Amino acid sequence: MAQYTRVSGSVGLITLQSPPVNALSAAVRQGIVDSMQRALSEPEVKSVVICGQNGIFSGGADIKEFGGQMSGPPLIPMIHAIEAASKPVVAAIEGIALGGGLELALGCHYRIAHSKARVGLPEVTLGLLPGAGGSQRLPRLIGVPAALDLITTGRYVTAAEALKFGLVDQITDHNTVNVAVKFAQRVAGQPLDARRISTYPCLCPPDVDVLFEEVMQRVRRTARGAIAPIACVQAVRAAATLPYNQGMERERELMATLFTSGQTRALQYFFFAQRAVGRWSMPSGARWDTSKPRPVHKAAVIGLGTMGRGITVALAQAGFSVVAVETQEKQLMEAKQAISGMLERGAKRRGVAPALDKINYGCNIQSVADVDLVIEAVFEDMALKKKVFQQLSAVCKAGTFLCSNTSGLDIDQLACQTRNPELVVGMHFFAPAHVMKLLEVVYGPKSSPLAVATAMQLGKKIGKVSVAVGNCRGFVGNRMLKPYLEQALFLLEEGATPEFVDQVLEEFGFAMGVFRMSDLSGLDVGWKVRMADGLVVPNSTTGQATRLRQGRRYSPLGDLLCEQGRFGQKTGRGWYQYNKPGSQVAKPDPWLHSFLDEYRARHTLVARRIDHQEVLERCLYSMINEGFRILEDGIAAGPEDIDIIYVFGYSWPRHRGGPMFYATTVGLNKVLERLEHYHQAHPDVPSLQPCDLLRKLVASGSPPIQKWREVIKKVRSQL
Ligand SMILES: CCCCCC/C=C/CC(=O)SCCNC(=O)CCNC(=O)[C@H](O)C(C)(C)COP(=O)(O)OP(=O)(O)OC[C@H]1O[C@@H](n2cnc3c(N)ncnc32)[C@H](O)[C@@H]1OP(=O)(O)O
Repeated sequence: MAQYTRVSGSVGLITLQSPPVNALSAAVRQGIVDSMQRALSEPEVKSVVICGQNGIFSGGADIKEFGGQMSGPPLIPMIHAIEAASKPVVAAIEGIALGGGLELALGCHYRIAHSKARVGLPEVTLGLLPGAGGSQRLPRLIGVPAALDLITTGRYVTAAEALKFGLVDQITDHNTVNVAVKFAQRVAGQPLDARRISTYPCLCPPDVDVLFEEVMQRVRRTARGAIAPIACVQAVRAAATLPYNQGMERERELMATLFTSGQTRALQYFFFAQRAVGRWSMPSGARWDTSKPRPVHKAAVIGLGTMGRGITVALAQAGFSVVAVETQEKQLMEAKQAISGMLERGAKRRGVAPALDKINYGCNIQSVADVDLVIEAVFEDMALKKKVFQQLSAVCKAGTFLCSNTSGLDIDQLACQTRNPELVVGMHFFAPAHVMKLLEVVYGPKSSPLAVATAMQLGKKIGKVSVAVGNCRGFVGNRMLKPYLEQALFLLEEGATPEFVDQVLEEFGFAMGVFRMSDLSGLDVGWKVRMADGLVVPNSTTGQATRLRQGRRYSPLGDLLCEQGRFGQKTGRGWYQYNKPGSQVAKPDPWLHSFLDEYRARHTLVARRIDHQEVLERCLYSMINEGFRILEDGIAAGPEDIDIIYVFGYSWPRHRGGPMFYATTVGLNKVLERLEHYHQAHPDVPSLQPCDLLRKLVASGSPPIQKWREVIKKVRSQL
């Protein structure tokens, strides 16, 4: 709702009241409409100030209302009425003015912002455009180039930047509402014609067509199939080329298309999923709201390879004191140089001082004796990690949390090496660790809620989206990757090329197809794991047995490439060829095509035509099926955890919501039916066998994703 009061005799003060972010719900909109009518009808009132309670102007339209039946006064006429008012209306912006909140402020005649406020039009991140006149008013106020930047990226700007753009009229360090009230008194009675943004001409640079063309090309390149960024450019173009009323009509049409596209539903789900993963729970019943973290002041990183360096940078940049340890002096010095460079470049980008003095380097593990938390980031080798954990347990002060940056090894085995296994958790970072947003916090059977809560909080403090997951081979992300990679290899055996499979996956929206991604990560990584698992049979080139391992279908293609020294980008050859080792430009490789032909001939495999649908269904549905198994096993508490991991860690297209949400858009019954079909065709591939939870969900009428947890609970209680 909104509260109306009269202040300083002649100013009507409208305070938006809808905690926690004063979203513009139906009740708030009704409150604004009623309050405006009152302010305009009271003769003593000469001007109006709109503000939000608790130091927050508004977080925009109430996202929870989307998708339901809209009630209450619509936003657009409400904002038009404010702009058309005969008395000056001043927006007093504290905290945030986002989306519809900023559009409301743009309908006001003046905007005063606190210096710490942030404003923006993030609608694009929800699959929308600023559809309450924002796409038409903003370019008229701050010009086409700046408006295109803000609207297509959805980025928030500081009050200082907003002032520079001319988006706000004044900023203050004092009480914003008091300053706005005084301002409103001063401008009372002044003519308002020049303050109504909708009447402004849209000033365009001379080369505006070129500008729109360039922006459209960039947006199409980076959108990966998302349609909202494109609609945003089209809406701003309408502002630049059409009179205001026609521009508004175009904005409405584009908004209607977006609303019915399905992408906005996926992105709204994703918005709430990001917040849901913070409310973690463990099968033991431990939860985020009953488990208090312990403060961490000083941390240590053991092993300063690529991952250790990134983790050290992330910690130092967030203000933690870090002890960085490497065994050999030479490697330590190399790491120090690299870390300093990363910190300096990062600081330059953000316009701050580099946090070089936050790090103490050393070769002696004793130097971690007094830290609160250690992150081990040595090679992915269980024997080595066990040794490090034994040492850490002996050296560290009582109560130190011991965390392993492993991408899939058994946390429990590491915990068993220590005196206090309850203080051990996994912290699975993604490379580059100072850039990638995702962190899997892995709890073993002995990990305490305190350790999980502390790791989750540390993740948040260093800017990560942290997801708590259970302990199993590959955790959530890499466990689901396995069937996906496996299907891609089988498709090559059956007649596809790496280029075709990658093209289909990239058209779906992945930043990189599975083969380009493997070339980037290094083919030798998986090879070593398969060798350790006893799956690799060296030089096994012929015979049906080479395509069956441990009773199931196996493709040795990746192993054969590694035997040729083709490790991907780093060796200049992998599934593709590269101009030189380290180059990132992948080119189809005729050698690889002949190699595949020879391989098929040797194994009497007849290449067949494989279409887009089969690539997508086999790669994605097998991965989704594994996601259902993960839910069934209680490794992830809910589908949101899986979806967040896949979008932030594995470049799953955000506008498709994540693999589990995507399954709902395909239809769970269709996913089940196609898995059954493929499993019948490939009975020696267990990952294609539909899992029980998927069957149960379909049997219970495919409930919406928000209701899955109830079904999961029932399935798990029957186990
Ligand atoms: C046909 C014409 C129709 C016209 C339609 C006009 C359309 C207008 C478009 C919009 O305005 S879309 C909304 C634009 N706004 C946003 O995208 C803002 C999203 N929110 C945020 O970025 C952040 O939440 C925040 C506001 C910066 C606050 O961040 P903070 O880290 O402090 O807290 P959170 O944990 O993120 O949020 C707290 C709590 O509030 C819920 N919430 C936040 N924003 C909204 C919102 N706009 N609507 C509903 N609920 C919102 C959030 O979900 C959290 O609650 P939860 O219970 O923990 O999930």
